[in-house]
Amino acid sequence: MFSTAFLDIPALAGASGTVRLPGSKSISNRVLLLAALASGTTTVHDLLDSDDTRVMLDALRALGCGIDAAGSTLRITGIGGQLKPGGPMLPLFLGNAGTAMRPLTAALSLLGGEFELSGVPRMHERPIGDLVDALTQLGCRIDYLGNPGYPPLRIRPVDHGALVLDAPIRVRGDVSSQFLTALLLALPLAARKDIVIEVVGELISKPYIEITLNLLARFGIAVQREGWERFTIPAGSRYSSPGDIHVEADASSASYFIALGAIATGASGQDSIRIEGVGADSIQGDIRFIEAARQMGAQVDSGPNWLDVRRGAWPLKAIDLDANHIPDAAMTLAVMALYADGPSTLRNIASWRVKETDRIDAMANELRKLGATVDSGPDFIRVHPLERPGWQAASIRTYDDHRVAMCFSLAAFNPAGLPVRILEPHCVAKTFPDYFETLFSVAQAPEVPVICIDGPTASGKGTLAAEVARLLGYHYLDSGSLYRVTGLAMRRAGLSAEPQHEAQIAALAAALPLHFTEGKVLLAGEDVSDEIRTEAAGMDASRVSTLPAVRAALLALQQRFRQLPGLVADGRDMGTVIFPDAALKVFLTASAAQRAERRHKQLISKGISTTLDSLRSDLEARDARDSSRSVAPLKPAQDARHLDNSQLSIEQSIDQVLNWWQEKQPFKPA
Ligand SMILES: Nc1ncnc2c1ncn2[C@@H]1O[C@H](COP(=O)(O)OP(=O)(O)OP(=O)(O)O)[C@@H](O)[C@H]1O
Ligand SMILES: Nc1ccn([C@@H]2O[C@H](COP(=O)(O)O)[C@@H](O)[C@H]2O)c(=O)n1
Repeated sequence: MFSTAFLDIPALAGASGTVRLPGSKSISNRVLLLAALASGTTTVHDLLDSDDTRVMLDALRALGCGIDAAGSTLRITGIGGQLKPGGPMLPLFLGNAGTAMRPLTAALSLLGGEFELSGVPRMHERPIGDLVDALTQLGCRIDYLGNPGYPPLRIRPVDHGALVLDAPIRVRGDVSSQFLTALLLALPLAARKDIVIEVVGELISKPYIEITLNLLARFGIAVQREGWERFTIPAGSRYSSPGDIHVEADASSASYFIALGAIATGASGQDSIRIEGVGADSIQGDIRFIEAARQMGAQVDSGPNWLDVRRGAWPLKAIDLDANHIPDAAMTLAVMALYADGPSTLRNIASWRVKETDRIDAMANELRKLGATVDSGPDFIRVHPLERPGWQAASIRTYDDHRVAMCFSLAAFNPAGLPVRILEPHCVAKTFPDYFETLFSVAQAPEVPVICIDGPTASGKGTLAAEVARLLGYHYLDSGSLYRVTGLAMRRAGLSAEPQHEAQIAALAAALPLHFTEGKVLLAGEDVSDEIRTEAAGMDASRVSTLPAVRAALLALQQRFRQLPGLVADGRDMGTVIFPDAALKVFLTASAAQRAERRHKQLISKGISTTLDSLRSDLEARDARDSSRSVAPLKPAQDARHLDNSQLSIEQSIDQVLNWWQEKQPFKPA
């Protein structure tokens, strides 16, 4: 996951390949609650691992469920519909997870304990009054701890004998379908008699109710339905675990990759995006996004648990759609509309206004930043397409809303070749923590940005480059480590850095079984991180690096590090030879005295004893060899910015490089 303050997505030109998507949030949290209420153990496969499922799991653990996780499989032992009596009041924090807050409010009101449910500030602005009213009719005891109609809530125990089950429970269906879902999931706890729920107003997001009914049936509860107005939970209903249950991949998350297939062509101009884990026969309502995508021109094939999407009509065809049945996925259509042949209108989407943020306003604001003309009203949005000259580079605000972040990544396919900046990209953790990594695994960029930091020994290149990479969410290449490992491999093979061994050393370099993982350097699985950091290893590296065949052997390996979203590379010839087209080249220097002193401190702190004088003469010898060799000598690239950090702190050097980088970006401040 990208934990950076922002993520710059370079202009993307194509996409093709296979993605496997995380489990559905809606199914995951429903299954978790049902498994928790059932008796026995349920093994849940392919569960979504995200912020919203984590808060649900924390709550269920606090209620006394046994939870055992191994990879994407989780075993949950339920409480059999009953809490241990006499427990203390339980405070439960539910973040911004509506799929946890609403059903838990209903279930906990009937379970008999005392609870306080709260969430992030936005959760305290998301209405829950209609659900609380319905539960209160039944006799449940729920108090508002803040504003009436909104969390946080205090729930008190209730005697099941006192529940009013004779009259139908009336609940509004036109604000959020989660209220009805919450009642359907929880009321079997009280089904001494038939319990009837009547929906007041036109029920929105009906497909989510289908998921609820489908999963209740998997857990042994056969709800009777009369249209979308009346639901009966039969007397004597009891949750029974199905044993094993598989969570489909998230159909709402699939929408970004369906859109990707519709917008982008592959490198060969004809490849597709294959999505694994969900097919057109999914039980999730958002799978009907496929119909809308087809209407806009996408070619979608499907089979058991897979989809295959490729570009059909281009530009996409504008649509006018009642999107009430796909409220979450429809946000993706609003960005696809930028690539259409006329204005597209999404109607009947008032529920967008009470989601993670006011999504109608959020989408309209951010689409306008890209240059689009957008009209919006209480329950609709109309997006006009953008012509090539109209596109603007924009910093997209994400409003702590995962879907805003994900759908705006598609703007990186703009024909103007502009990058897109996504602010606070970590908000995708709500449902799809690795969204951007997954996108980058199939996307192609004409130009992946590179920042090169070259300079002499111990000038601080590695420290600076690693930190700049971390702050930008870029990959990092420590090219010196490749020469150091080659030097080590040479020693172990009994060779020396002489011309007569050049071909053999180059062959070793070309086939290094090298892995970089969690800051460690592994050679054929052995951790050699410390061994290659000694001054002797530095000298060996400096010697092998003079051999032209060795440098040639390592060229392609270094260039393969250039991957989305970008790379920071440090070494001696990053800007001159390996990445001559890099967008920013920095030549970092410091006085020999300063560098020797820094290296001395560095080695002493690692418990390696050495003297300042020997270090200084070693590094000067190394610099002399690196600068005077015939191939790729150490020297500033013609277009490099010079940074002497003798008098600068590490933070000042980082700020300087980030400022130079920002100067090159086309984004206006957010
Ligand atoms: N601006 C700075 N001020 C003070 N110390 C610094 C500065 N930059 C780096 N250092 C320190 O100098 C030491 C050497 O830095 P680093 O290992 O990053 O250098 P390098 O140029 O990558 O070295 P090498 O060429 O051997 O790979 C580290 O201990 C680091 O913390
Ligand atoms: N691009 C590079 C990087 C390094 N070298 C040589 O390797 C030696 C070790 O590098 P460190 O950055 O880890 O100190 C260095 O002295 C160079 O001789 C290189 O040639 N090109």
